Amino acid sequence: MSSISSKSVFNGFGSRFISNMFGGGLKLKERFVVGFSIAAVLFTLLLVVDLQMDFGLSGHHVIPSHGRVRYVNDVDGPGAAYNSFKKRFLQKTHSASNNGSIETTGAASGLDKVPGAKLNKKSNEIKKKEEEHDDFSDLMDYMMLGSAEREKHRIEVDREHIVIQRSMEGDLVRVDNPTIAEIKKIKIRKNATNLERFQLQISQHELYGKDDIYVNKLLQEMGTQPIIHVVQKTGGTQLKLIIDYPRGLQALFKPMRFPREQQTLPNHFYFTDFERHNAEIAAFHLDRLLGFRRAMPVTGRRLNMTTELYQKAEGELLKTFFVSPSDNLCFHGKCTYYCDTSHAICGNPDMLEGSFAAFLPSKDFAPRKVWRHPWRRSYHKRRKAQWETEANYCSVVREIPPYDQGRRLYDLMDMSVFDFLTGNMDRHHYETFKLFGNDTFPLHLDHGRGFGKPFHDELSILAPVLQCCMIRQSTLETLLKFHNGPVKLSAALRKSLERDPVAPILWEPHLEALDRRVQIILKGIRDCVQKGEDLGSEGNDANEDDT
Ligand SMILES: Nc1ncnc2c1ncn2[C@@H]1O[C@H](COP(=O)(O)OP(=O)(O)OP(=O)(O)O)[C@@H](O)[C@H]1O
Ligand SMILES: [Mn+2]
Repeated sequence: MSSISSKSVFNGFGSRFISNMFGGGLKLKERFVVGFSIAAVLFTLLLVVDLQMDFGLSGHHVIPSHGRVRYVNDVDGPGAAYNSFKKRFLQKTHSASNNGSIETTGAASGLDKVPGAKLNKKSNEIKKKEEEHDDFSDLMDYMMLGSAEREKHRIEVDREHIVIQRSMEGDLVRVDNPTIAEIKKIKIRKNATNLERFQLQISQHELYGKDDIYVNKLLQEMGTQPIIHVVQKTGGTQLKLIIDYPRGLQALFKPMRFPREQQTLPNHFYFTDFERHNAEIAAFHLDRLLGFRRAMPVTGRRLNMTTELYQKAEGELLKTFFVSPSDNLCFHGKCTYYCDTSHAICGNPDMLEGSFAAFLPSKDFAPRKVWRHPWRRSYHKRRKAQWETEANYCSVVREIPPYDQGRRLYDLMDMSVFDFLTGNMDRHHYETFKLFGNDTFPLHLDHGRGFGKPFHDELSILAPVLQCCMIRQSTLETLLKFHNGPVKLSAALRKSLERDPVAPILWEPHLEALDRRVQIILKGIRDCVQKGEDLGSEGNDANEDDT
């Protein structure tokens, strides 16, 4: 508000001043020059005022608005490595911007692709080579240590908490892992559908088991079964449809809006970014590959706009269908963002692609609890969240239930790893099933805003991991496995996605980004374990190349 009023004061002042000048009998050319100079001065003034409005005031410090400038508090708390890692990392990669993120401009790993960075090219090449040889054997050695040795190391580096956790919370080795069916004492009917069976076998510690047999069946059914009814899902910011198939099978549909190569618009915040149906598909596959198994199965499918949507819709949704100037059938539905004629979803010419996520058990049957994510972003374009300004934020979170015990804080670390890999900055809330209590996994839902910026690694998504300096040993092992090969994460995901009906799912740079980001996470963990002393690349004989 105040920026608007100060602008109008300046404008009023300026116009009066200009009209006085013009009344003074100057020649046309002089008038022009004077007018132009005044305009330039005013413009500069406005910029200064606007810039000041961009900074909020907190205590005696000026807080930068959107991480464009340095953090106020860029010293880490005793157990954290976030700020130090960010600084060290940005120093190393010459291609960095100064906002806690890493920008790459090429389609390859990007380190040597900065325009005009010829001088750096050679050193970058050397660095790149070094990095290729870094197998993180220091981390693997660390994991060989017994509890007593780990404890000794922890005291040596003066960490309050253990970084790599392999106890119950860490490794997910569960004796007791009841399913929904067991807790609710439901016997599965002989003629139960695959979705019912899937929903009933959801257990306290995972959505589906390692040896699950229903996921692929569900993917296949959602991709091929006839669609009998379509309604819009209410709530949420963007358009989603509930798809009904025969025998109670249901899916949550998100339509394709853009071609695979389209990147997040540079001036869009994470909270105004469009959702991408292919990100939902890819995120499910990635979650499964990483062994989390906390995301519902998602498949791609092409629909016939007329026979599979228009003819199956009714009511409010039906009213939003129209024929575009190029004779395609379109609709826009009703929602808070992007549900109007200019953001309509159109057939091409009559086919529409989308993602289909298997439906969660109904809320009546298996109620869910919605949690605010402790590291949620400020959904305000000029405000910062607490975790961005407080060096000791993690020690605050560690005290608060349910993060003070059990698996939950480790789950948030996994989520941070998962979101950093996909580039998803939109994790404001998460959900758990109430009937499992607090010691249960958080669902990985809503990944439509992942995979938007393949040439940019957003370090702030890793803040939970780097501020807490903690990770499950099993997660670390998985990352190391993909890093050291023989099958890189990009290759594993590429292969997994090939089976989807609308493959290829991801633009190649998104896949390449995954391998780059795995390495960044590993470096962050190394910083946590070694407290910034970087023994890994120099003091360690990490040169046996087994990739
Ligand atoms: N597979 C699913 N089955 C049933 N319900 C789901 C499923 N996935 C998500 N939901 C529910 O739908 C809600 C909205 O989904 P989602 O978050 O993907 O949409 P959104 O438009 O991005 O919402 P928001 O804008 O609030 O983030 C979720 O909070 C969740 O409760
Ligand atoms: Mn969302």
